[in-house]
Amino acid sequence: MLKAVILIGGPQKGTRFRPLSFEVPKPLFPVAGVPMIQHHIEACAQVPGMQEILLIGFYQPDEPLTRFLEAAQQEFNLPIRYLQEFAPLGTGGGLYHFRDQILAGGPEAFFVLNADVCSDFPLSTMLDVHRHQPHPFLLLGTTANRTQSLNYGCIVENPQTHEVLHYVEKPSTFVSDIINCGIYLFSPEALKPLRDVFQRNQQDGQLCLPLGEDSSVLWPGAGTIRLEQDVFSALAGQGQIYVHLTDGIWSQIKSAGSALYASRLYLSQYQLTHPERLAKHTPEGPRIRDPDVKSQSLPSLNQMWFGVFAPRSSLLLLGNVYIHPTAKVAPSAVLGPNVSIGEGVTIGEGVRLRESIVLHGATLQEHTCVLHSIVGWGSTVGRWARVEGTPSDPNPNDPRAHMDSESLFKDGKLLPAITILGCRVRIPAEVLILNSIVLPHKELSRSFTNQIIL
Ligand SMILES: Nc1nc2c(ncn2[C@@H]2O[C@H](COP(=O)(O)OP(=O)(O)O[C@H]3O[C@H](CO)[C@@H](O)[C@H](O)[C@@H]3O)[C@@H](O)[C@H]2O)c(=O)[nH]1
Repeated sequence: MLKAVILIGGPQKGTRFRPLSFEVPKPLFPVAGVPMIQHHIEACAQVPGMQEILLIGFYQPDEPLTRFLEAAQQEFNLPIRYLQEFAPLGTGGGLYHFRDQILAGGPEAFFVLNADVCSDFPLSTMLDVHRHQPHPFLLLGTTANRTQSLNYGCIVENPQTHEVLHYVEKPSTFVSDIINCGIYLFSPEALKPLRDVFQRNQQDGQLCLPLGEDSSVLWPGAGTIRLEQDVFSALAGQGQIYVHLTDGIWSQIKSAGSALYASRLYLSQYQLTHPERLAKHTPEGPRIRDPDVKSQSLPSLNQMWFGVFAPRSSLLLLGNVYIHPTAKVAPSAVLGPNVSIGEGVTIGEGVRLRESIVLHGATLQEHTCVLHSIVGWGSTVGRWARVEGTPSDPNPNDPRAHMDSESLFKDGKLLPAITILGCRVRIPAEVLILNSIVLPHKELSRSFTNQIIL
């Protein structure tokens, strides 16, 4: 019997995700048409013997989270519960605090997944590796280039045995090009070192108490455990931690730009895992062209952008596109590649939409052009307006490159990035919004370039 824990963090986390995290908790932000953590849950539910999935975090169990849990339980026919930490306990504190719930029923092992990663989650392979040679900790690792490796946990392995010999969390100088994916398989024994850290923290905290304070009271900081520094770094080289290397898809989801990139990865994976989620060609429905196939006659630039010069009776789709069944899309729109259209969205005639996410209830009026952008819930983009961002994808010439999720600013200036319209933003007709972030409920009256509109 197996379990899975998803670490979803809380409202103080995900600040790089603003303004999108104002509306829904970041783990529920839709990536490729479904909430970010639904991808995790789907992967866990497919592992034979999965008994229960626990979400651990410090969000208030508000309505969107509760509704999501109820729907997910029904869909996957598994108990999926939310366990709320009384305070942020770090990546390991919640695992120790809720150890009884995790170990209830005697699981053979449990997966631990960071919520803010996108992956093909090779969980069954990890389970095979674990069963072949059980150890307390099995980490999923991938490779990164030297510069980017500094943003992750870095792993030095024994290449023959795959034992983790050395682990440094976000080092300041190069340590290894193998990085921690934030996807683990732990055996029940893994909780013992967490207990040791907890007890050590408790003792250290008591030593710091002012004279006369009641030392039997639990020191509040004792509950915080950093899985990476307190456990992986401390236990590396002692035969307890192993790494399984993957070359499958993997990316962090820290910023809105990385959500767009993750959406592309998941949409391309849908071809294998969920073909039914991709909008398809039917005789009376959308026409699809693969943007990579040169021999096909692609539409002209004007057709691509405006779709008005060659009126069509069916929608033109380029590459992978997700369209929620309740969305209304005009037949002369041109969508894709990498487009996700949410529930109740309206897309007008002649709209051109690529590399973008359009969220629940938004409206793109006739002939708008939206590129490399996220259009927030209930926002409206007026006729002939152009909303455009700059892609911030990993370097395509470096197979080990990942997304840069660095700061939005450099030298006090907003770096060019995707354009984000917060919820219920109104963009008037015939304006240009370029490389900008528009906060929720703004009604713009003119064009903006490279600005955060507060
Ligand atoms: N329940 C809970 N979850 C938390 C807490 N703090 C963080 N998390 C969750 O734990 C995950 C890791 O969060 P961060 O602390 O922001 O770490 P990171 O910068 O993403 O780095 C981690 O992930 C990388 C891979 O994406 C790793 O490379 C790195 O080593 C580390 O594990 C996220 O899913 C986050 O929501 C907490 O106090 N409580």
